[in-house]
Amino acid sequence: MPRYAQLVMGPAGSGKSTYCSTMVQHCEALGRAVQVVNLDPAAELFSYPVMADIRELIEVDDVMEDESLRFGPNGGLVFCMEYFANNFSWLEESLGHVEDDYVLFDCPGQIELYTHLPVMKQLVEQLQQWEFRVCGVFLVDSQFMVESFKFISGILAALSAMISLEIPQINVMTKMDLLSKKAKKEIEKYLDPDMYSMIEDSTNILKSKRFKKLTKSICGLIDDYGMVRFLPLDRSDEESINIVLQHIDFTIQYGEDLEFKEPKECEEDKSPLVDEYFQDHVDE
Ligand SMILES: Nc1nc2c(ncn2[C@@H]2O[C@H](COP(=O)(O)OP(=O)(O)OP(=O)(O)O)[C@@H](O)[C@H]2O)c(=O)[nH]1
Ligand SMILES: [Mg+2]
Repeated sequence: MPRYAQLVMGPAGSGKSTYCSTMVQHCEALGRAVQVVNLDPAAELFSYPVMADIRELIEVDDVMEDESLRFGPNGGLVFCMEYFANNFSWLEESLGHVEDDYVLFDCPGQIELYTHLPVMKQLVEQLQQWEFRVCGVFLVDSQFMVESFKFISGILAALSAMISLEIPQINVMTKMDLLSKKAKKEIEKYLDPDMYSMIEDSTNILKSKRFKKLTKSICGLIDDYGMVRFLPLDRSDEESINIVLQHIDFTIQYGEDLEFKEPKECEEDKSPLVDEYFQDHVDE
């Protein structure tokens, strides 16, 4: 049986941990079992039950306090992630093997992990060896996406994660509940962006010719890939959570090989009902 994984990535504060707890609650309501693994060695609190926590293996504070290493918070995190990459056996033991595993990995927010450091790619390869079908879920904060320049930088971050990890990726714009009605309308054009009209909007205000040319080439590159779209996520709206989940399930083909299971409520009172049914027919 294949196993399923979501690698929840994105810049610091984009809402990764909140996304994981929202998904857990949503899946619980649907009667689906979903587990979460915390992969952020600097995490302090999260509001979901964890199946495994990287801090059991290594913690950023310990690395920073180590006299011989003397790392700051970012160097400390990179050190922790490299240590993790050399100790995947810890993850293998923690994951165990449950039938129809579906695991969310809550990743750290340092963007360099997704753009040029090898650890996330190594993690993906390892998960694939353990028969996981992995979908990248890249989150960006909608608050920072309402202007075209910020949007272009967000889209480039999502694109570089997509290219370096080589897995299907769903990009999600989070915190839509915080936007005003006007801003929501405004952001619609960024969900499925037409980069060429964005070039016109954004380059008009630029004075430097070279900068204009560079912006045009970047927009052209994004458009050539044609793979960067965003799904809006409003955590207060079940329908929007469901749409995101359906897109992810579709990319990893979740549900195709699932065995039929009796719904929980029915299991308890199944036997009396079935017994009664047969009893009635025997009596006839
Ligand atoms: N209103 C609203 N707030 C959100 C949402 N998602 C996250 N937040 C808030 O944004 C802040 C950061 O959220 P986190 O889930 O911790 O973000 P993160 O990406 O895990 O952050 P790091 O792990 O530090 O990189 C918290 O104060 C959350 O309450 C959302 O959908 N709506
Ligand atoms: Mg977090």
